Amino acid sequence: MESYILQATGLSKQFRGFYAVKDVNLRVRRHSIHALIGPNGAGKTTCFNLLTTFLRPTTGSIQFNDREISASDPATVSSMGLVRSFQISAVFGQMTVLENVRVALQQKAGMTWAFWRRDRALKVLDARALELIAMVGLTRWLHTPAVELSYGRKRVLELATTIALEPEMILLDEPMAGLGHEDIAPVMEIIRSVAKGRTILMVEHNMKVIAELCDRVTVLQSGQILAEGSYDEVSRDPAVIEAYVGGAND
Ligand SMILES: Nc1ncnc2c1ncn2[C@@H]1O[C@H](COP(=O)(O)OP(=O)(O)OP(=O)(O)O)[C@@H](O)[C@H]1O
Repeated sequence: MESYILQATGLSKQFRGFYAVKDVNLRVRRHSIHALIGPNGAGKTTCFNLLTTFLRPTTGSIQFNDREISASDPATVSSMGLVRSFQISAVFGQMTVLENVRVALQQKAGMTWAFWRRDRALKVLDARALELIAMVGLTRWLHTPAVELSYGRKRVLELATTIALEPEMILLDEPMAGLGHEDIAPVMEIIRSVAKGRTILMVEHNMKVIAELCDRVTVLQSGQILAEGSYDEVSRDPAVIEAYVGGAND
């Protein structure tokens, strides 16, 4: 098995003559937690959109499990096991926590709603749903409509619906954004348990979270890779410090 699950080579994206991402070579090791960081406007979101094929690259290739995906549509990529969380809300407000996870499991199984409404089918599904809900710590809110959950709990519910799709690799877009201070440590624990046997690539601004969670960090600046290494290595790199200080960022 190839040790890199995702490899982008010579990846560029041009918007009307301007390079948002330029000649990026990114390799993500299987079963690692990898962070993509950089000051505002560095190209992180564009990079994410390219990797999940929400955007087509101007040039370059993207291989997921050794298969070229840059010309595939996002639904195909997701069915191949590369799934993105936290960008498009996958949570239905009027449905309860349990119902939301059930629907995600049903989507994965590709079964019709009529099938799943049969009691026996639902019971099988519920066992897995309860497991996933426990994993993200939402068992107490099983029958609570998602709309009534706190922001932090909505986000972990979204994570549960993402894991229901059994992805091999998850792209997390700023998992800590908007969370209260008290939610950070529990969400970090959840990400750590979700990462077991999976690969995670995340864009995140909270450096403490990156330092604690991530095995490897890639720093982008002006659409290009400025540095890559462990958190300790990149955080000591003068070019990285200059990029952040120069941009008066964080
Ligand atoms: N659709 C677009 N059309 C034109 N320019 C774009 C488009 N999307 C992004 N850009 C530009 O590309 C650059 C990189 O943007 P991007 O959103 O990828 O950066 P980022 O690192 O995610 O920034 P932030 O941390 O602020 O979210 C920015 O200068 C942005 O203005």
